[in-house]
Amino acid sequence: MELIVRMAKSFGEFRLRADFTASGSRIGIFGESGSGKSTLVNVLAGLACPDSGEIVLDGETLFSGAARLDLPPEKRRIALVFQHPHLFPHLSVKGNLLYGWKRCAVANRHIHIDDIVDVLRIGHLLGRGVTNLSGGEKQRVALGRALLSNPRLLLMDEPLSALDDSLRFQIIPYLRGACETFSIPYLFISHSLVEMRLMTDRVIVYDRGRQAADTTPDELARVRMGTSPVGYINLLRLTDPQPRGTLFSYAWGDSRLVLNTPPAGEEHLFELSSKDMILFRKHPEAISARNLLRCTVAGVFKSGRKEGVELACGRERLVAEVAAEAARELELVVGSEVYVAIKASAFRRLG
Ligand SMILES: Nc1ncnc2c1ncn2[C@@H]1O[C@H](COP(=O)(O)OP(=O)(O)OP(=O)(O)O)[C@@H](O)[C@H]1O
Repeated sequence: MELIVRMAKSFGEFRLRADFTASGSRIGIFGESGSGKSTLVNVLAGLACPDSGEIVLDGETLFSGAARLDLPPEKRRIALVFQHPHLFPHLSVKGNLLYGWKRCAVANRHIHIDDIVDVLRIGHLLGRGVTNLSGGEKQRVALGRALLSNPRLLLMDEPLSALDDSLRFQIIPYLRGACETFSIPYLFISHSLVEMRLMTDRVIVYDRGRQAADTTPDELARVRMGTSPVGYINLLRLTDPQPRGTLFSYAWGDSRLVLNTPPAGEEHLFELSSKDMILFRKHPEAISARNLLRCTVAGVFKSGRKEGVELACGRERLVAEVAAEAARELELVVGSEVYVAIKASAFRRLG
Protein backbone atom coordinates (compact mmCIF):
# COMPACT_ATOMS: atom_id res chain seq x y z
CA MET A 1 0.00 0.00 0.00
CA GLU A 2 1.18 3.48 -0.76
CA LEU A 3 -0.85 6.40 0.51
CA ILE A 4 0.21 9.93 -0.35
CA VAL A 5 -1.54 12.64 1.64
CA ARG A 6 -0.82 16.32 1.08
CA MET A 7 -3.77 18.41 2.07
CA ALA A 8 -5.21 21.15 4.26
CA LYS A 9 -8.62 21.42 5.86
CA SER A 10 -9.96 24.24 8.05
CA PHE A 11 -12.91 24.58 10.38
CA GLY A 12 -13.00 28.18 11.60
CA GLU A 13 -9.84 28.65 13.66
CA PHE A 14 -8.80 25.01 13.40
CA ARG A 15 -6.51 24.11 10.51
CA LEU A 16 -5.33 20.57 9.75
CA ARG A 17 -2.30 20.14 7.53
CA ALA A 18 -1.26 16.64 6.51
CA ASP A 19 1.82 15.82 4.49
CA PHE A 20 2.97 12.22 4.56
CA THR A 21 3.50 9.14 2.45
CA ALA A 22 2.59 5.89 4.16
CA SER A 23 3.97 2.77 2.58
CA GLY A 24 3.79 0.25 5.43
CA SER A 25 0.76 -1.73 6.41
CA ARG A 26 0.40 -0.82 10.11
CA ILE A 27 0.39 2.95 10.44
CA GLY A 28 -0.71 4.83 13.56
CA ILE A 29 -2.13 8.34 13.79
CA PHE A 30 -1.59 9.58 17.34
CA GLY A 31 -2.62 12.81 18.99
CA GLU A 32 -4.42 14.41 21.90
CA SER A 33 -8.13 15.12 21.74
CA GLY A 34 -8.88 17.82 19.15
CA SER A 35 -5.59 17.38 17.27
CA GLY A 36 -7.39 16.52 14.01
CA LYS A 37 -7.28 12.71 13.86
CA SER A 38 -10.96 12.20 13.02
CA THR A 39 -10.86 15.02 10.49
CA LEU A 40 -8.02 13.20 8.74
CA VAL A 41 -10.02 9.95 8.75
CA ASN A 42 -13.09 11.69 7.32
CA VAL A 43 -11.03 13.31 4.59
CA LEU A 44 -9.38 10.01 3.64
CA ALA A 45 -12.71 8.19 3.58
CA GLY A 46 -14.27 10.91 1.41
CA LEU A 47 -16.72 12.00 4.11
CA ALA A 48 -15.18 15.50 4.24
CA CYS A 49 -13.60 17.45 1.44
CA PRO A 50 -10.14 19.04 1.91
CA ASP A 51 -9.72 22.71 1.05
CA SER A 52 -6.69 21.95 -1.09
CA GLY A 53 -4.04 19.32 -1.85
CA GLU A 54 -4.16 15.75 -3.06
CA ILE A 55 -4.71 12.22 -1.78
CA VAL A 56 -3.40 9.28 -3.80
CA LEU A 57 -3.89 5.63 -2.84
CA ASP A 58 -1.91 2.96 -4.71
CA GLY A 59 -1.46 5.28 -7.68
CA GLU A 60 -5.13 6.29 -7.88
CA THR A 61 -5.99 9.91 -7.12
CA LEU A 62 -8.84 10.06 -4.61
CA PHE A 63 -8.76 13.83 -4.23
CA SER A 64 -7.07 16.58 -6.15
CA GLY A 65 -7.86 20.24 -5.46
CA ALA A 66 -6.03 21.30 -8.64
CA ALA A 67 -7.91 18.82 -10.84
CA ARG A 68 -11.23 19.38 -8.96
CA LEU A 69 -11.46 15.64 -8.35
CA ASP A 70 -13.13 14.19 -5.25
CA LEU A 71 -13.89 10.48 -5.53
CA PRO A 72 -17.07 9.61 -3.57
CA PRO A 73 -16.64 7.32 -0.51
CA GLU A 74 -18.16 4.24 -2.18
CA LYS A 75 -15.61 4.41 -5.02
CA ARG A 76 -12.55 4.65 -2.74
CA ARG A 77 -12.55 1.07 -1.42
CA ILE A 78 -11.62 2.37 2.03
CA ALA A 79 -13.43 0.80 4.99
CA LEU A 80 -14.02 2.36 8.38
CA VAL A 81 -14.29 1.04 11.90
CA PHE A 82 -15.35 3.60 14.49
CA GLN A 83 -15.38 3.79 18.26
CA HIS A 84 -19.05 2.73 18.22
CA PRO A 85 -19.86 -0.22 15.95
CA HIS A 86 -22.89 1.39 14.17
CA LEU A 87 -24.35 -1.98 13.18
CA PHE A 88 -27.64 -2.08 11.25
CA PRO A 89 -30.24 -3.00 13.91
CA HIS A 90 -32.72 -4.48 11.40
CA LEU A 91 -30.17 -6.96 10.05
CA SER A 92 -28.81 -10.15 11.67
CA VAL A 93 -25.09 -10.56 12.35
CA LYS A 94 -24.79 -12.34 8.99
CA GLY A 95 -26.78 -9.59 7.25
CA ASN A 96 -24.46 -6.98 8.74
CA LEU A 97 -21.36 -8.92 7.73
CA LEU A 98 -22.53 -9.32 4.14
CA TYR A 99 -23.63 -5.70 3.73
CA GLY A 100 -20.39 -4.40 2.24
CA TRP A 101 -19.52 -7.70 0.56
CA LYS A 102 -22.69 -7.58 -1.57
CA ARG A 103 -21.79 -4.07 -2.69
CA CYS A 104 -18.21 -5.00 -3.58
CA ALA A 105 -17.40 -5.76 -7.25
CA VAL A 106 -17.19 -9.54 -7.82
CA ALA A 107 -13.60 -9.22 -9.08
CA ASN A 108 -12.57 -7.67 -5.73
CA ARG A 109 -14.18 -10.31 -3.51
CA HIS A 110 -11.03 -11.95 -2.16
CA ILE A 111 -12.26 -12.25 1.42
CA HIS A 112 -15.34 -14.37 2.07
CA ILE A 113 -17.63 -14.72 5.04
CA ASP A 114 -16.32 -18.16 6.08
CA ASP A 115 -12.75 -16.81 6.36
CA ILE A 116 -13.86 -13.90 8.53
CA VAL A 117 -16.06 -16.00 10.76
CA ASP A 118 -13.10 -18.26 11.59
CA VAL A 119 -10.58 -15.51 12.25
CA LEU A 120 -12.95 -13.39 14.36
CA ARG A 121 -14.61 -16.42 16.00
CA ILE A 122 -18.13 -15.17 15.42
CA GLY A 123 -19.63 -18.27 13.75
CA HIS A 124 -21.96 -18.92 16.70
CA LEU A 125 -23.43 -15.42 16.37
CA LEU A 126 -24.37 -15.46 12.67
CA GLY A 127 -28.12 -15.99 13.10
CA ARG A 128 -28.52 -13.57 15.98
CA GLY A 129 -29.77 -10.01 15.94
CA VAL A 130 -27.18 -7.37 16.82
CA THR A 131 -28.90 -5.47 19.61
CA ASN A 132 -28.10 -7.93 22.37
CA LEU A 133 -24.48 -8.64 21.48
CA SER A 134 -21.79 -7.67 23.96
CA GLY A 135 -19.63 -4.62 23.21
CA GLY A 136 -16.71 -6.83 22.16
CA GLU A 137 -18.91 -9.02 19.91
CA LYS A 138 -20.40 -5.94 18.25
CA GLN A 139 -16.96 -4.54 17.55
CA ARG A 140 -15.82 -7.87 16.06
CA VAL A 141 -18.88 -7.88 13.77
CA ALA A 142 -18.15 -4.26 12.75
CA LEU A 143 -14.58 -5.24 11.94
CA GLY A 144 -15.80 -8.30 9.98
CA ARG A 145 -18.22 -6.13 8.01
CA ALA A 146 -15.44 -3.69 7.19
CA LEU A 147 -13.04 -6.45 6.08
CA LEU A 148 -15.71 -8.17 4.00
CA SER A 149 -16.12 -5.03 1.92
CA ASN A 150 -12.63 -6.09 0.68
CA PRO A 151 -11.07 -2.65 1.17
CA ARG A 152 -7.68 -1.50 -0.11
CA LEU A 153 -7.23 0.30 3.18
CA LEU A 154 -8.92 0.06 6.57
CA LEU A 155 -9.29 3.15 8.75
CA MET A 156 -9.81 2.42 12.43
CA ASP A 157 -10.81 5.54 14.35
CA GLU A 158 -10.44 4.87 18.10
CA PRO A 159 -11.98 1.39 17.64
CA LEU A 160 -11.24 0.41 21.23
CA SER A 161 -11.97 3.50 23.26
CA ALA A 162 -15.61 2.61 24.00
CA LEU A 163 -14.58 -0.75 25.50
CA ASP A 164 -13.42 -1.44 29.02
CA ASP A 165 -9.78 -2.33 29.54
CA SER A 166 -10.07 -6.11 29.63
CA LEU A 167 -12.14 -6.16 26.44
CA ARG A 168 -9.84 -3.69 24.73
CA PHE A 169 -6.88 -5.97 25.05
CA GLN A 170 -8.87 -9.09 24.14
CA ILE A 171 -9.88 -7.46 20.84
CA ILE A 172 -6.42 -6.28 19.80
CA PRO A 173 -5.20 -9.72 18.65
CA TYR A 174 -8.36 -10.04 16.50
CA LEU A 175 -7.85 -6.62 14.90
CA ARG A 176 -4.20 -7.26 14.21
CA GLY A 177 -4.60 -10.93 13.26
CA ALA A 178 -7.47 -10.37 10.82
CA CYS A 179 -5.67 -7.55 8.99
CA GLU A 180 -2.49 -9.62 8.81
CA THR A 181 -4.30 -12.76 7.62
CA PHE A 182 -6.01 -10.90 4.79
CA SER A 183 -3.11 -8.50 4.07
CA ILE A 184 -5.26 -5.39 4.62
CA PRO A 185 -3.16 -2.31 5.41
CA TYR A 186 -4.59 -0.02 8.04
CA LEU A 187 -4.39 3.38 9.63
CA PHE A 188 -5.03 3.03 13.34
CA ILE A 189 -6.12 6.19 15.11
CA SER A 190 -5.81 6.46 18.86
CA HIS A 191 -4.65 8.62 21.71
CA SER A 192 -3.40 5.55 23.61
CA LEU A 193 0.32 4.90 23.35
CA VAL A 194 -0.08 1.32 24.53
CA GLU A 195 -2.57 0.62 21.73
CA MET A 196 -0.15 2.22 19.28
CA ARG A 197 2.66 -0.07 20.43
CA LEU A 198 0.49 -3.16 20.07
CA MET A 199 -1.05 -2.23 16.72
CA THR A 200 1.44 -0.23 14.64
CA ASP A 201 5.02 -0.05 13.33
CA ARG A 202 5.06 3.63 12.47
CA VAL A 203 3.25 6.56 14.03
CA ILE A 204 2.45 9.99 12.65
CA VAL A 205 1.84 12.36 15.54
CA TYR A 206 -0.59 15.29 15.30
CA ASP A 207 -0.62 18.25 17.60
CA ARG A 208 -3.33 20.89 17.11
CA GLY A 209 -3.70 20.10 13.44
CA ARG A 210 0.03 20.09 12.79
CA GLN A 211 2.12 17.04 11.95
CA ALA A 212 4.51 17.00 14.91
CA ALA A 213 6.48 13.78 14.38
CA ASP A 214 6.83 10.71 12.20
CA THR A 215 8.36 8.00 14.35
CA THR A 216 8.07 4.50 15.78
CA PRO A 217 5.67 3.75 18.64
CA ASP A 218 8.54 2.74 20.92
CA GLU A 219 10.52 5.91 20.21
CA LEU A 220 7.41 7.98 20.88
CA ALA A 221 6.92 6.23 24.23
CA ARG A 222 10.56 7.02 25.16
CA VAL A 223 10.28 10.68 24.15
CA ARG A 224 7.12 11.10 26.24
CA MET A 225 8.37 9.09 29.23
CA GLY A 226 9.80 12.05 31.14
CA THR A 227 6.61 14.10 30.96
CA SER A 228 4.00 11.35 31.05
CA PRO A 229 2.34 10.70 34.45
CA VAL A 230 2.52 6.97 33.71
CA GLY A 231 6.12 6.96 32.46
CA TYR A 232 7.18 4.44 29.82
CA ILE A 233 4.91 1.44 29.79
CA ASN A 234 6.81 -1.83 29.40
CA LEU A 235 4.69 -4.52 27.77
CA LEU A 236 5.46 -8.02 29.06
CA ARG A 237 4.12 -11.24 27.60
CA LEU A 238 4.35 -13.82 30.37
CA THR A 239 3.77 -17.55 30.19
CA ASP A 240 3.48 -20.63 32.38
CA PRO A 241 1.72 -19.22 35.47
CA GLN A 242 2.32 -21.18 38.69
CA PRO A 243 0.94 -20.51 42.17
CA ARG A 244 3.65 -19.50 44.63
CA GLY A 245 2.36 -19.11 48.17
CA THR A 246 -0.19 -16.28 48.04
CA LEU A 247 1.40 -14.97 44.83
CA PHE A 248 1.94 -16.23 41.27
CA SER A 249 5.11 -16.91 39.35
CA TYR A 250 5.22 -16.46 35.54
CA ALA A 251 7.96 -17.23 33.02
CA TRP A 252 9.47 -14.19 31.28
CA GLY A 253 12.26 -15.00 28.85
CA ASP A 254 14.92 -16.90 30.82
CA SER A 255 13.68 -15.54 34.17
CA ARG A 256 10.60 -15.91 36.31
CA LEU A 257 8.62 -12.97 37.73
CA VAL A 258 6.44 -12.97 40.83
CA LEU A 259 3.11 -11.13 40.54
CA ASN A 260 0.13 -10.82 42.81
CA THR A 261 -2.22 -11.29 39.83
CA PRO A 262 -3.67 -14.75 39.18
CA PRO A 263 -3.81 -16.01 35.58
CA ALA A 264 -7.00 -15.40 33.59
CA GLY A 265 -7.52 -16.63 30.03
CA GLU A 266 -4.79 -17.82 27.69
CA GLU A 267 -2.87 -14.56 27.16
CA HIS A 268 -0.82 -13.06 29.96
CA LEU A 269 -0.06 -9.55 28.75
CA PHE A 270 0.98 -7.16 31.51
CA GLU A 271 2.14 -3.59 31.71
CA LEU A 272 4.87 -2.33 34.00
CA SER A 273 5.66 1.36 34.31
CA SER A 274 9.23 2.65 34.13
CA LYS A 275 8.38 4.41 37.40
CA ASP A 276 7.83 1.13 39.24
CA MET A 277 11.40 -0.13 39.19
CA ILE A 278 14.22 0.60 41.62
CA LEU A 279 17.81 0.21 40.47
CA PHE A 280 20.77 -0.88 42.64
CA ARG A 281 24.44 -0.92 41.76
CA LYS A 282 25.10 -3.86 44.05
CA HIS A 283 22.99 -6.76 45.22
CA PRO A 284 20.81 -5.36 48.04
CA GLU A 285 20.73 -7.31 51.30
CA ALA A 286 17.07 -7.91 51.95
CA ILE A 287 14.20 -6.20 50.19
CA SER A 288 10.43 -6.41 50.32
CA ALA A 289 10.01 -6.33 46.52
CA ARG A 290 9.40 -9.87 45.30
CA ASN A 291 11.46 -9.48 42.12
CA LEU A 292 15.16 -8.76 41.93
CA LEU A 293 16.68 -9.13 38.47
CA ARG A 294 20.32 -8.84 37.48
CA CYS A 295 20.46 -6.82 34.26
CA THR A 296 22.96 -5.12 31.98
CA VAL A 297 22.54 -1.49 30.96
CA ALA A 298 21.89 -1.58 27.21
CA GLY A 299 21.33 2.15 26.76
CA VAL A 300 20.68 5.43 28.55
CA PHE A 301 18.51 8.21 27.08
CA LYS A 302 17.17 11.57 28.21
CA SER A 303 13.47 12.27 28.36
CA GLY A 304 12.37 15.56 29.91
CA ARG A 305 14.03 15.74 33.32
CA LYS A 306 14.39 11.99 33.57
CA GLU A 307 16.96 9.50 32.36
CA GLY A 308 15.60 6.39 30.71
CA VAL A 309 17.62 3.24 31.29
CA GLU A 310 17.25 0.39 28.87
CA LEU A 311 17.98 -2.86 30.65
CA ALA A 312 18.87 -6.18 29.05
CA CYS A 313 17.51 -8.93 31.29
CA GLY A 314 18.58 -12.12 29.52
CA ARG A 315 16.93 -11.87 26.09
CA GLU A 316 14.23 -9.51 27.36
CA ARG A 317 14.35 -5.71 27.62
CA LEU A 318 12.91 -3.28 30.15
CA VAL A 319 12.95 0.50 30.33
CA ALA A 320 13.32 2.03 33.80
CA GLU A 321 13.51 5.72 34.66
CA VAL A 322 15.63 7.52 37.21
CA ALA A 323 16.32 11.13 38.12
CA ALA A 324 19.50 12.61 36.59
CA GLU A 325 21.26 12.67 40.02
CA ALA A 326 20.45 8.99 40.56
CA ALA A 327 21.81 8.16 37.10
CA ARG A 328 25.11 9.82 38.06
CA GLU A 329 25.34 8.04 41.41
CA LEU A 330 24.57 4.70 39.81
CA GLU A 331 27.28 5.41 37.19
CA LEU A 332 25.05 4.09 34.47
CA VAL A 333 27.03 3.32 31.36
CA VAL A 334 26.31 0.84 28.61
CA GLY A 335 27.51 -2.59 29.68
CA SER A 336 27.41 -1.94 33.44
CA GLU A 337 25.57 -4.36 35.66
CA VAL A 338 22.62 -3.30 37.84
CA TYR A 339 19.97 -4.97 39.91
CA VAL A 340 16.35 -4.00 39.39
CA ALA A 341 13.72 -4.50 42.09
CA ILE A 342 10.04 -4.74 41.16
CA LYS A 343 7.12 -5.24 43.52
CA ALA A 344 4.70 -8.09 42.81
CA SER A 345 1.89 -5.52 42.74
CA ALA A 346 3.53 -3.31 40.09
CA PHE A 347 2.28 -5.36 37.14
CA ARG A 348 -1.12 -4.56 35.63
CA ARG A 349 -2.96 -7.09 33.52
CA LEU A 350 -3.85 -5.98 29.99
CA GLY A 351 -5.14 -9.21 28.53
N1 LIG B 1 -17.61 19.42 11.16
C1 LIG B 1 -16.92 20.26 11.93
N2 LIG B 1 -17.26 21.55 12.07
C2 LIG B 1 -16.55 22.41 12.81
N3 LIG B 1 -15.46 22.06 13.52
C3 LIG B 1 -15.07 20.78 13.45
C4 LIG B 1 -15.76 19.82 12.66
N4 LIG B 1 -15.11 18.62 12.79
C5 LIG B 1 -14.07 18.84 13.63
N5 LIG B 1 -14.04 20.13 14.00
C6 LIG B 1 -13.02 20.74 14.88
O1 LIG B 1 -11.75 20.35 14.38
C7 LIG B 1 -10.85 20.08 15.47
C8 LIG B 1 -10.28 18.67 15.34
O2 LIG B 1 -11.32 17.73 15.57
P1 LIG B 1 -11.11 16.16 15.40
O3 LIG B 1 -12.42 15.50 15.72
O4 LIG B 1 -10.52 15.88 14.07
O5 LIG B 1 -10.03 15.85 16.53
P2 LIG B 1 -9.56 14.44 17.13
O6 LIG B 1 -8.08 14.48 17.20
O7 LIG B 1 -10.18 13.32 16.36
O8 LIG B 1 -10.19 14.51 18.58
P3 LIG B 1 -10.77 13.31 19.54
O9 LIG B 1 -9.58 12.46 19.92
O10 LIG B 1 -11.33 14.07 20.69
O11 LIG B 1 -11.79 12.58 18.73
C9 LIG B 1 -11.64 20.30 16.74
O12 LIG B 1 -11.34 21.58 17.22
C10 LIG B 1 -13.08 20.20 16.30
O13 LIG B 1 -13.92 20.99 17.11
